[in-house]
Amino acid sequence: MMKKVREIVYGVALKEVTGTTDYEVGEVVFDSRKAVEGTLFVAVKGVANDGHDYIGSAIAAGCRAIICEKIIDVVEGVNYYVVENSSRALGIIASNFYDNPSEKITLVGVTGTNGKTTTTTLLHQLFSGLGYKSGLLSTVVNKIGDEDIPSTHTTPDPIALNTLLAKMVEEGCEYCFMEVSSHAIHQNRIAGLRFSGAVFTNITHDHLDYHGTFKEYIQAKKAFFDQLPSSAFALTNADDKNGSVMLQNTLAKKSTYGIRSMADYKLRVLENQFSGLVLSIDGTEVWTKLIGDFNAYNLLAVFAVSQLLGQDKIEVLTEMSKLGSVNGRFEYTVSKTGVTAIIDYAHTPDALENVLKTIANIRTGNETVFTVVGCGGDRDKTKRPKMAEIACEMGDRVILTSDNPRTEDPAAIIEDMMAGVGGHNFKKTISITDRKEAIKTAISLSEPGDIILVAGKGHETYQEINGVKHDFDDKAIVNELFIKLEK
Ligand SMILES: CC(=O)N[C@H]1[C@@H](OP(=O)(O)OP(=O)(O)OC[C@H]2O[C@@H](n3ccc(=O)[nH]c3=O)[C@H](O)[C@@H]2O)O[C@H](CO)[C@@H](O)[C@@H]1O[C@H](C)C(=O)N[C@@H](C)C(=O)N[C@H](CCC(=O)O)C(=O)O
Ligand SMILES: Nc1ncnc2c1ncn2[C@@H]1O[C@H](COP(=O)(O)OP(=O)(O)OP(=O)(O)O)[C@@H](O)[C@H]1O
Ligand SMILES: N[C@H](CCC[C@H](N)C(=O)O)C(=O)O
Ligand SMILES: [Mg+2]
Repeated sequence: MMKKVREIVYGVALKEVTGTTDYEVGEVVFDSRKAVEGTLFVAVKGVANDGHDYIGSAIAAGCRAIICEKIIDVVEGVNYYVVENSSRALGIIASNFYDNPSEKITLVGVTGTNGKTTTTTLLHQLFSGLGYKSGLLSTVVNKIGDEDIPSTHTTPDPIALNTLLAKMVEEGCEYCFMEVSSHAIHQNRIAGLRFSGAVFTNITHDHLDYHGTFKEYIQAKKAFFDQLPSSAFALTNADDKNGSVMLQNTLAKKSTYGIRSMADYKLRVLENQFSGLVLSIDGTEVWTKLIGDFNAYNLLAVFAVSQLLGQDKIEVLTEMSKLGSVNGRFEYTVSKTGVTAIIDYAHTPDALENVLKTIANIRTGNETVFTVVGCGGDRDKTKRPKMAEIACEMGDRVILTSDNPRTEDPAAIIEDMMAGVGGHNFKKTISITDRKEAIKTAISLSEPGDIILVAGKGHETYQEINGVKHDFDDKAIVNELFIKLEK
């Protein structure tokens, strides 16, 4: 499919053009290594590199059309289009190139520190249950109807994103529920998309390595709401301290949900047990398999979105009781000997605290709660001592271990975590860098009735060490060790 640059840059202000906008291209790329003749190369400033440094390589590979923020050298026969911000331009260009698929589907974006995967996955399940073919873009998996497509990011890059949206439209999806990460907002991966609605779950400590300060992190999330059109809805969590900030400058129709505060959508938690939650939503009692107060928030957000999208309340509440658990989110398994293991993706202080609070609410009191937890390498270091402190203060025994060390020394990460273990907690804490050994130790120390929380990796099926992803699956390891325990 060849298109004129003139068509693909529609909506992008061109500050300067050298050459012609009638030039035709068959693909848009933002990595010089994919640039060949007939492609349009967009030079983007990134975190580690600047695409402008690779314009020469793109041209050497045959590329004759360059979007950039400044022209460095003019090469004969090459078309240059200068824009103010090339990452923003890339978003708009990607949308145009794929014929603006987000305008042909009801697109709802969910942002927030925790709960994005859960909320979008539940929305996808709900709308499928209501009879709509829907798409999902999430950390765990992307989906077009029931078809799974592997996911590499929480929010894909603009080209991958629009390719997936276009496929959803082509295959008859009416809705798409997508996670919108703060990185994606900041890097303009969502520029050019038309959202029908946006949801804010919560904001707590994470990603300060990237955003610098908590204030900047809040601003990144808010920018998503600032970009919404007046036709969209903007739904926020009224119980979150920063929930109202999201709505300050949005043109969209404002709505709130909450359990403790005044809000448009409210619920009461009637029961919260291992068997699930019993909720009262809008005066109707709903039973669900999902566990924990934080899931009550996710479910309320799901209900509110369904109402803002005009779905029948009774049908929605009936379907909500059929919603299943989400891969790697508070998934539990019980050994034949009666030890419960919970696998959860809690990788922030707030998520860990919520999961341990949920366990505290549903435990009987006689059992020992073991927490096996680590922190990712090459990511926000300030959360390390906080997570260790929460694990110690809220559990009985703690095994500090590795998450995805990436390029860092696993022992050094644990050392950073140890800073949060006060003297009074030394006795309950052990450090074992090998994650499988750590899980094994928790299991061998446990007795019937005890609870083991394995936190941080949830659905992940790998462990990333020095750029290599080794097979590693918390769930599979727990099951394997549980079987050995029975023998
Ligand atoms: C830190 C970060 O977010 N990086 C993302 C970013 O890469 P970048 O722009 O920083 O890349 P860069 O290496 O600096 O290169 C700059 C530009 O030069 C180009 N280049 C580079 C080399 C070359 O030879 N030729 C060339 O043209 C690159 O293609 C790029 O366009 O843009 C890329 C394309 O969109 C992303 O794939 C990449 O994600 C990396 C792999 C990543 O790990 N990201 C994580 C942190 C992330 O995005 N996480 C969030 C979820 C966070 C959460 O849980 O909330 C997500 O949405 O997944
Ligand atoms: N609404 C919520 N509030 C607080 N914690 C939550 C909430 N929902 C889920 N959690 C906790 O956070 C963890 C991550 O949840 P989930 O994967 O849904 O979040 P996410 O926002 O998609 O995370 P990521 O940014 O890594 O994609 C869960 O395993 C659970 O421990
Ligand atoms: N999207 C999050 C996932 C963290 C998951 C945890 N297992 C880790 O590797 O730190 C991030 O990139 O920060
Ligand atoms: Mg997610």
